[in-house]
Amino acid sequence: MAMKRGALDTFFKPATAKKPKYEISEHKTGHANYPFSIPHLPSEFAEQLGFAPAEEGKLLNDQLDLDLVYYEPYIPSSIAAGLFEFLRQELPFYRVQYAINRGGVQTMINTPRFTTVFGIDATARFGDDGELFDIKTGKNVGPGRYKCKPRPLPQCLDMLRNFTEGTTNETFNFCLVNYYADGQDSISYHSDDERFLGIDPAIASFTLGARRDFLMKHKPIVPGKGEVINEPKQIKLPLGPGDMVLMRGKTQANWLHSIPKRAGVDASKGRINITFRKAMVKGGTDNYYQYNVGTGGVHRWNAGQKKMLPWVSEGVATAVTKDEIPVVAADVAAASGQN
Ligand SMILES: O=C(O)CCC(=O)C(=O)O
Ligand SMILES: [Fe+2]
Repeated sequence: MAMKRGALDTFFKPATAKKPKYEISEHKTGHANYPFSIPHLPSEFAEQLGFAPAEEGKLLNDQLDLDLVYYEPYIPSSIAAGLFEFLRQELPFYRVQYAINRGGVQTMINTPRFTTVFGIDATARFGDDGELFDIKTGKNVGPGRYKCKPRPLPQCLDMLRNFTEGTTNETFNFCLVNYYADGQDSISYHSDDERFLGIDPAIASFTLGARRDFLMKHKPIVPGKGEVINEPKQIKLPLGPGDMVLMRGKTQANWLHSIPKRAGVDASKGRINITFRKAMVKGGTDNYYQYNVGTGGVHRWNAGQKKMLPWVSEGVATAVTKDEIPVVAADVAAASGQN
């Protein structure tokens, strides 16, 4: 049987990089503390976000201390794949390392995923030119207030923050982004119950890209004398592209959550997680930048090689030959941790 010529052409066509699923905006957000400027949200995505949430949120509050709203999905499916590609391509990412003291022994922890962060705690705000002002005095915040270099949310994430605030009736001043390159990237069981978030914080958590299981379990319960406790059950939410989980009320104080590693290393199946949070005090800002930007180099998605690569600014790149690209410290450190 004869095959149509068109079909054969398609069959033998060499694999070329797929056309991106978005139209890049000519407008960008710049800031002195960004390694490179970040394009505004493509107008098509902004329009479609007007239809969010795509599905009504379901209440998950039938277990002890649990208070979740699960949007499956929140982001319209028409733009979920494009928004994933856009953010992976346009945001700066980091592979943070930090030292911990484990029983008197200094150990290096390699964060097992890419991270990035934008925002400032409630004691300060960014001015129109990116400078920082104290909320109370209205005065320019001098150097030395923060150990880190805070930077505002780029317009593209600020748009999503605005829609999320409207839906949830909460306000947020921080945006943390995780990129799980494959099944080996993870986040171990923890709760986001830092004091700098205040009591019973609300956290909105988005998934884009690959589906990954989000596990939750109650913190250990110490029963009182003669008390019988109905052990809360573990929860598994198979978070897919566009989904959003709002964690609120007593959830952080009493439950742990994680994205476990999973078998099958598929480098083409990256996942982005975006969380919006509200840090009340200065310590929150230093903490978030320390653990999500750190002191190492920037990484950026390379569409040709389909992976995150160490990024060097163009000014520096001319002086650095290909063979001299700095070694990522993560490759050198002996110990590897979960966080
Ligand atoms: O990737 C996720 O869904 C969870 C991320 C998370 O728990 C965190 O960043 O604190
Ligand atoms: Fe978390």
